[in-house]
Amino acid sequence: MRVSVPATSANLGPGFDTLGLAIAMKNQVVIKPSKFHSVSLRGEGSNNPALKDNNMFISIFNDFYHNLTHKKRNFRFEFQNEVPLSRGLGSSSAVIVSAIASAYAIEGIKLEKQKLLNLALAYENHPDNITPAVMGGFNVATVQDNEVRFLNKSIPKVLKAVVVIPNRPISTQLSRKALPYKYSKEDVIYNISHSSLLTAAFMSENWDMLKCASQDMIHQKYRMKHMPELFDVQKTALSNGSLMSTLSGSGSTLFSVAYVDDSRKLEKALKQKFPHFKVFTCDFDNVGVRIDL
Ligand SMILES: Nc1ncnc2c1ncn2[C@@H]1O[C@H](COP(=O)(O)OP(=O)(O)O)[C@@H](O)[C@H]1O
Ligand SMILES: N[C@@H](CCOP(=O)(O)O)C(=O)O
Repeated sequence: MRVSVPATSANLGPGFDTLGLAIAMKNQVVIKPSKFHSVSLRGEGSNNPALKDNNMFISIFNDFYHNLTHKKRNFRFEFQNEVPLSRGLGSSSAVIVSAIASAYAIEGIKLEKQKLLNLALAYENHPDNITPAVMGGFNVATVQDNEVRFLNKSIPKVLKAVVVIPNRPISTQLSRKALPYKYSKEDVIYNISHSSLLTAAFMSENWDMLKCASQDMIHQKYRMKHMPELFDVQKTALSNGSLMSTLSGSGSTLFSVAYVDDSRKLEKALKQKFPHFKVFTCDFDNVGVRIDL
């Protein structure tokens, strides 16, 4: 059985803990029944011994598998990861979503996407990464009565994602601690209005509104000051054809959206100016988590 799940970019500027979309970079795992437990790891994280010995995917998978079947069985897990760890591209939600989906699928137990979202919430209590990881596309999501409520829209092929991935990770947990405890009424109103406008822009495919609508007052500046080069990345992107350029999740990646025709020029400008960072262009993902039995 093969399960794949896309990377995600959360917040999209003003939509803190609310907006997110899926990018066509994926983590994939092949799981086979086996006499002994074994793990192989390729791609992102493969040089991290902790991911072999104490792997979050395997512990979530085992918990669900045991609760569902009351059986103890050994498996071989073959991971092929494209999502870098702690770079704001939703590596932890990719793991949570794919581990839960795998535990159900390997026993042939049907799991609706809505239930998968609600189960994932126990591990990541903001829905802006788990929703696009499950559904693909652009998503606006909230949590009410312990359930994820969301609306979702495919992102058309005329747009590309251009990402700048710094060589330094930022842990989501620590990055959340860097935020103020209280905000002024002006900042809150600013973010509500921009986040609403950004949602309307994605839903109505009004791409020229993205630059204005993606402005934020409540998290980016506090987080980016710990890696000040990110302000320069953002400025460079916006002056080289980017339609919007925002801190991806809690960072450290800077995420931009561009028309296909502008994306090459944008990627080139970013590569030239930030040669020590990884820069690349990719499609959006409109499918979300995928299971091939
Ligand atoms: N491929 C993976 N396999 C196992 N655990 C992973 C993997 N990717 C991420 N993790 C776990 O998630 C943590 C990173 O979570 P977080 O700081 O929220 O980063 P991100 O912004 O990428 O979601 C890692 O320290 C690790 O525990
Ligand atoms: N809304 C969250 C999103 C965290 O995303 P991640 O990809 O950095 O885990 C936040 O901004 O903290």
